Amino acid sequence: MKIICPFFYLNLNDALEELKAMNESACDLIEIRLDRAKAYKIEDLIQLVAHAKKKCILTLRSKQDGGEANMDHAVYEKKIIELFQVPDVIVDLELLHLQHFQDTRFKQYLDRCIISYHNFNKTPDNLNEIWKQMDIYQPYIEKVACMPQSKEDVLTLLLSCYEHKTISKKCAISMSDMGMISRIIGEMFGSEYTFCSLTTSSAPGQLPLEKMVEYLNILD
Ligand SMILES: O=C1C[C@@](O)(C(=O)O)C[C@@H](O)[C@@H]1O
Repeated sequence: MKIICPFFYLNLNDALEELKAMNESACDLIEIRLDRAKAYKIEDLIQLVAHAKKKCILTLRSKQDGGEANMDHAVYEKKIIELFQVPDVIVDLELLHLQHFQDTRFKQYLDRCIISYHNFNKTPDNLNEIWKQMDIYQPYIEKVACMPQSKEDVLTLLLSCYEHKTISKKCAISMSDMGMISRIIGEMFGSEYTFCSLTTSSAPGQLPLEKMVEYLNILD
């Protein structure tokens, strides 16, 4: 299972420091969360990513999906299209917004997109439908992260990933302490990526990187 560590971009200088720690760590990919930044410039992101020794993911997580960026569909779309100017990165695209996109330009970049669905309140009943909605786009990665309200919800989420056949790679996360196990054993259910924290946690239930490495080594 590939390990992704997130950090929040606030300004270029701090981000370069964060990136240094990520470069030296055991993570496989780096997620740069842009939604906490007051502003960012595409030129700065290009410069930042040029210093990365690992693949970077750019994520502008909206309030509706549990992040901090407050914007309507049109503004989100404009900002996401801009992010594709940064070479070689993977861009996280929220299904909720994607379904309202007017511009079709993103289609040429689907092989470097994660399409994501988040639910910070519950694990919905229609997980199969959600995975299928992502299939329409055939992105590089399909990701579903939900909050469990019971242990059954954790299993439901993992099983939905296991049963969902797609050519995209998959990432399934059950959040919070209750769902933490999904981050460790996800691969047995077809989830190829897991998020954990090096310097910052970006969601409930993320394990510290060194613990994750330890657990994954045991399962190996
Ligand atoms: O989508 C995800 C998954 C995540 O929410 C998690 O549960 O680890 C963490 C976010 O940073 C990332 O964008």
